[in-house]
Amino acid sequence: MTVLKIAVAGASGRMGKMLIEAIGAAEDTVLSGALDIAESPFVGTDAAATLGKPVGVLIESDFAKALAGSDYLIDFTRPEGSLKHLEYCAEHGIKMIIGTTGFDEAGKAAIAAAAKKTAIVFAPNMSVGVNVTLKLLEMAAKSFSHGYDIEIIEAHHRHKVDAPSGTALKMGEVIADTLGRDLNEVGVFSREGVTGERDPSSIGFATIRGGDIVGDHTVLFAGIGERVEITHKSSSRVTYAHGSLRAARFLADKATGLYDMYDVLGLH
Ligand SMILES: NC(=O)C1=CN([C@@H]2O[C@H](COP(=O)(O)OP(=O)(O)OC[C@H]3O[C@@H](n4cnc5c(N)ncnc54)[C@H](OP(=O)(O)O)[C@@H]3O)[C@@H](O)[C@H]2O)C=CC1
Ligand SMILES: O=C(O)C1=N[C@H](C(=O)O)C[C@H](O)C1
Repeated sequence: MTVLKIAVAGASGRMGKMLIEAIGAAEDTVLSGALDIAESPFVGTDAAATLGKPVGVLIESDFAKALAGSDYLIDFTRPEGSLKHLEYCAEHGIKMIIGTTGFDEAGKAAIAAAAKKTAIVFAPNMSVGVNVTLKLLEMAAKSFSHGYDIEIIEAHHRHKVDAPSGTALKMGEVIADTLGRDLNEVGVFSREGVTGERDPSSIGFATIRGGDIVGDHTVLFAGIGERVEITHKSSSRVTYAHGSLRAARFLADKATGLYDMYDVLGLH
């Protein structure tokens, strides 16, 4: 059995800790490095100390130290951090699984360019359930293309810094693409005051932030006399971690290229 040597960026973050636990629990993966920003109080500590089972891998802020001996970097941090990691990984042939959300167009273009030098899975949601939900939305959008208003509602924990969520935006893109619309033109991201009547071609977004909500997404197709809601709810971040490990296994025989979770899960 080949054992995948995986480093984790944002090692002390919510997803970082979950990933370190999942890597330790899987038979075919080993934690080979842990990275965090220099300001982090966890730099220099064991990557799994907060899980109560030290693994002998220290959290480093120096890329070369953190990534020496790693074939993969799983990155759930912030766009500015992921882009720095990306540059290093592309240069050193380290494959990346990028779960960070909130990239602008330039950031997404940088990821696509780096994928010419190394293999990358980039997706706003690594869970099987959300990616199957995206397929359901393609089907639903075809059937509700006329006479149904489309609204996307997402809820996350109080610490989330970007809105709408990457998953909600992806849902909007999938629906807009299916309907031949451009999300940049039809997306409505806030409403306040006298808004006028709803444009029937619009796709609306609503954001809720509170407590410890892991991640809920609902797409509402509201017609006359009926409405349909397609909902996905995450009850644990473990689903994102397991999806990330599936992504690493998928990249094992790829040298370059940009992939998403549809590729990993065979959903295209
Ligand atoms: N694709 C998916 O399936 C999922 C994606 N996400 C996305 O992953 C990202 C992280 O989420 P979460 O783990 O909850 O966030 P956290 O804030 O808990 O963790 C982020 C980690 O990244 C570190 N960090 C912050 N800024 C930088 C930087 N500039 N460079 C490098 N590292 C940095 C943080 O360090 P410090 O704490 O010291 O600031 C922390 O260790 C978000 O974009 C979120 O939307 C989340 C879940 C699932
Ligand atoms: O920040 C989070 O927590 C999550 N972020 C991702 C997103 O923005 O879609 C995925 C998931 O919803 C959890």
